[in-house]
Amino acid sequence: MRRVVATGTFDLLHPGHLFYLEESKKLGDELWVIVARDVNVRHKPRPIIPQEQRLAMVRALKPVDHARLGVEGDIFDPIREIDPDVITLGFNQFFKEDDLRAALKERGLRAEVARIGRYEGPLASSSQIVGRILEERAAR
Ligand SMILES: Cc1cc2nc3c(=O)[nH]c(=O)nc-3n(C[C@H](O)[C@H](O)[C@H](O)COP(=O)(O)O)c2cc1C
Ligand SMILES: Nc1ncnc2c1ncn2[C@@H]1O[C@H](COP(=O)(O)OP(=O)(O)OP(=O)(O)O)[C@@H](O)[C@H]1O
Repeated sequence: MRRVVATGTFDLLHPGHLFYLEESKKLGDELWVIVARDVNVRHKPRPIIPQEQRLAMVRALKPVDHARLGVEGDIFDPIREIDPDVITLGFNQFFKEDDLRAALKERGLRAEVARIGRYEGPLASSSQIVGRILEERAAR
């Protein structure tokens, strides 16, 4: 059984998220998703949707076998527990593949790292959706 781990914030779901999760699932038999905790989203504005609600929506998606919230502290703790064969990074995730590979190796974790490509489509970005809502509603 080849386990794949995908990660992300998933604030306001869109087809880009579905593409990322479907492509991740293709790399193994079982897809686990680690959803970022609200307090850990510091690289962009705090999520609009609370973490439990983001988790519930991700869990309901077809390619997802297991979904859980990440931890607040050491992000490698859930990886130790799940022990995946592959960790996928989305096209715009700030982690660099080589840095993540080195961090895994340092901790004796065996997962490979794969980067998933971009889904091109209108409004396939949470921040674009928020921007569009603000524009449309402000224009009324
Ligand atoms: C291997 C790995 C493990 C992660 N584990 C956690 C975690 O335990 N808790 C958490 O809040 N975020 C965790 N994250 C980070 C987020 O899920 C997400 O990748 C990060 O916030 C970037 O989010 P974005 O691509 O949605 O902007 C992890 C990321 C990676 C790559
Ligand atoms: N258009 C897309 N194509 C492929 N993967 C995507 C796309 N949009 C998001 N993803 C991936 O889905 C995962 C979760 O993404 P995230 O929650 O950061 O959404 P986002 O739409 O990229 O957010 P933001 O627009 O605020 O940066 C990440 O791995 C990200 O790379």
